[in-house]
Amino acid sequence: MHLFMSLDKSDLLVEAENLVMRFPVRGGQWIRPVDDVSFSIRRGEVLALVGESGSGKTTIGRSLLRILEPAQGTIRVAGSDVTHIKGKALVRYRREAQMIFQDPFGSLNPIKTVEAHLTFPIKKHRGGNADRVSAVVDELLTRVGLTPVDETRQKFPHELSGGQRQRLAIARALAVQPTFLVADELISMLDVSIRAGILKLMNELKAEFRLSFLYITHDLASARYFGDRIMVLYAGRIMETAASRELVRNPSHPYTRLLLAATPGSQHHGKLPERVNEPPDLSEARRGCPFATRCLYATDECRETMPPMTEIEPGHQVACYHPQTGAIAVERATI
Ligand SMILES: Nc1ncnc2c1ncn2[C@@H]1O[C@H](COP(=O)(O)OP(=O)(O)OP(=O)(O)O)[C@@H](O)[C@H]1O
Repeated sequence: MHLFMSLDKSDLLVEAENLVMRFPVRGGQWIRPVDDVSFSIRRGEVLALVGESGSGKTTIGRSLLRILEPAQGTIRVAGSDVTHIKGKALVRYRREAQMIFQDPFGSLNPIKTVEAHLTFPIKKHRGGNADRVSAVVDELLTRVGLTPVDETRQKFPHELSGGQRQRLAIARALAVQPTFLVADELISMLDVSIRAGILKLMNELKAEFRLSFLYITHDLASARYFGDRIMVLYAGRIMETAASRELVRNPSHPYTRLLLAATPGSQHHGKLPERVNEPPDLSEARRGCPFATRCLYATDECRETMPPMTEIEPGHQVACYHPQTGAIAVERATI
C-alpha cells in the first residue's frame, strides 16, 4: 500500500512496502517483531520512528540497510529494489545508506586514531592522493565541529567525550557521501546538555547535503525537533503517521496519546490511564491490534482484526477503529 500516492515518485528516496521480519524463538516458534510495515522517506526528509523498547525500530532500521533480509515485503531505494540484493550490489548499496549507532564506542575501533577512522572510507570511496584524502579529513572534522583538527586527528576514541565520539561517528558516515542514514537512538546515551548540539548538527547536515534520515528514538520530544514526520510503532505495527507538528498537536491513536502524556514538557503531560501494561504478543498467531490489550477504547473488532491505515487529514494516517480527537483526558478514570 502506498501511503503517499499524491507525491511525485522521483521525490521518494526510500519506499518500504508491507515489510515483515521474522525471528525464530524457543520451542520452534517464530515471532514477527515487524509486521506489514509500509512507509516512504522523501529526499532530504527525516522520518522519526518512535516507539517503546522492543517495538521493532532497530529491526526496521537494520532491514532498510539490508543488515537483515526481510521475510516479506519490498524495499526500494532511489527506485531500485534492494530487498534481496547480494554481493557487490549490496556492498555498493551499503555505501549509499549508512547507520549511526547509539553507542559510538561500540562501532569505533579503540586502537585507531580519529584520522584513521576517516582515511580508510575516504580512500576507498573517493580515492585521491594522500594530500587530497587528508584535506577531506580536515573538511569533515571541521564540518562536524571536531576542532582544532590537527589536535583531533591524532586522538583515540577514549580521548574524546561522548558527544565528540558521536560527532566522529557522524563524520565517518558522511565520509562515503551517503544519501540515506539510519540514526539509531543517536543521542540517548549522551548527557542532556550535549544532546541539543548533536541534533542541531544533524539538522544542518540534513539541509546542506539533502540527506534523508530514518531517525529511531523512543523520545517524542527529539522526534518532534528533528523529524519532519513521525511514525509511531507499537509491537511491530504502525499506529500513526503525520507531520511532526500535526502529530504532536492532534494525536489521534490512543497509543500516541499515551506516549505524549508520558513526555515531559508536552502540553499533554500527565499520567494517562490504560488497562494493563504487559509486553505485547509478537507471535505469528497474534490477531487484531497489538495495542488492544492496553487500550481503553478497545472493542471486539480491535481484538479480531488489525485496523487499516486510514487518512484522517492530508498526510495524517492512523490505524485505529476508535481514533480520538481533542485534548488528552489525563484525568479520565482508570478502569
Ligand atoms: N536476531 C533476533 N533474534 C530474535 N529476536 C530478535 C532479534 N532481533 C530482535 N529481536 C526481537 O525483536 C523485537 C524487536 O526488537 P528491536 O530491537 O527491533 O526493538 P526496538 O524497538 O529497537 O527496541 P530498543 O529500543 O530496545 O532497541 C524484540 O522483541 C527483540 O527481542
